[in-house]
Amino acid sequence: GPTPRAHSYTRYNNWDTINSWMNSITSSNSDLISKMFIGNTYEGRPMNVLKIGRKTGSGKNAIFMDCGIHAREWISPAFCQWFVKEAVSTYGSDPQMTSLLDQMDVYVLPVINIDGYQYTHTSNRMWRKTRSRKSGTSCIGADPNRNFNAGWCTLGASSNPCSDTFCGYSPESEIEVKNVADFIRKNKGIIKAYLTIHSYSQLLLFPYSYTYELAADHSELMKVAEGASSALRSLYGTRYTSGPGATTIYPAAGGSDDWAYDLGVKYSYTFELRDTGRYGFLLPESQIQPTCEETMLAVKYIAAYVQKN
Ligand SMILES: O=C(O)[C@H](Cc1ccccc1)CC(O)(O)C[N+](=O)[O-]
Ligand SMILES: [Zn+2]
Repeated sequence: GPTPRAHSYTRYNNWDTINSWMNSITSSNSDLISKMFIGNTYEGRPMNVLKIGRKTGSGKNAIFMDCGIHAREWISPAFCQWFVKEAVSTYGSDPQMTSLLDQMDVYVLPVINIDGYQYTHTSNRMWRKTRSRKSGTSCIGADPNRNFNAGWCTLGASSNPCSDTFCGYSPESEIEVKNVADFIRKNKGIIKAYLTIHSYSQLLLFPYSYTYELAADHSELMKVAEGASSALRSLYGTRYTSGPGATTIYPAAGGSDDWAYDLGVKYSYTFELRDTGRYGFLLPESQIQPTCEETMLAVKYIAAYVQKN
């Protein structure tokens, strides 16, 4: 059969390539990376979290970052792969990355919605949801970013299984969402920050999206978001807008960031990467490197702040 496609950090890799990359980068960096299985997707693909950090044996605090919750947002998994590469290749030479990985762990889930992501590679490039099936409807999937137990299905979501923002039949009805929520619940004592990577619009969002009420930590979350956005902008001048989801993009319940925040993970952010609509979800591969380089600056800014506070 065809040889699996070679992995590239500046191309959009399909799932088989990402999965084999996860195995190879873990085995070739066993001092810094370990792989943690958190469950299978609806169609039976393995969800693995990469735990990145110096192995000290003692419990370290952690940052959790996920990518690829929405299938068509291809720049998102590309960034998670870029982050892992940057972490292992600059540990020992970049003082901030070295300090971060000595003191904390970063849990990276490169693709949450693997079934949907693969479907965008094989069938429908604009697919968003999971690929779960339910009797009683021929429509497939639910919006995983409406399926978390945070104001579930109260606003900015649909209870119609055929809608792209279908909230699911109950909170965490999507196995991919349940697997992530279970992992974060199990580790909530050490997880100090939750970053979820989407595209597009160039936004740095934080709770809440399920209500117009300001979060208790609004001013601190805003301060950190603005610092991260200006760090990002320093590289190529890319402009991001920071703010609570409800007023900065639109009100929407069931989002992963709101759920993590209400669980007690204070530094909870949703990144909406490039661009602002010229290419949208179809961001050209030529923009993968600059997008990932500028986003690294924002993520490192937040990580450094979390490390100190
Ligand atoms: O609708 C979404 O889930 C995000 C916005 C968002 C972000 C956090 C919590 C609730 C909603 C926007 C996007 O990433 O899906 C881009 N889009 O509108 O397709
Ligand atoms: Zn999204």
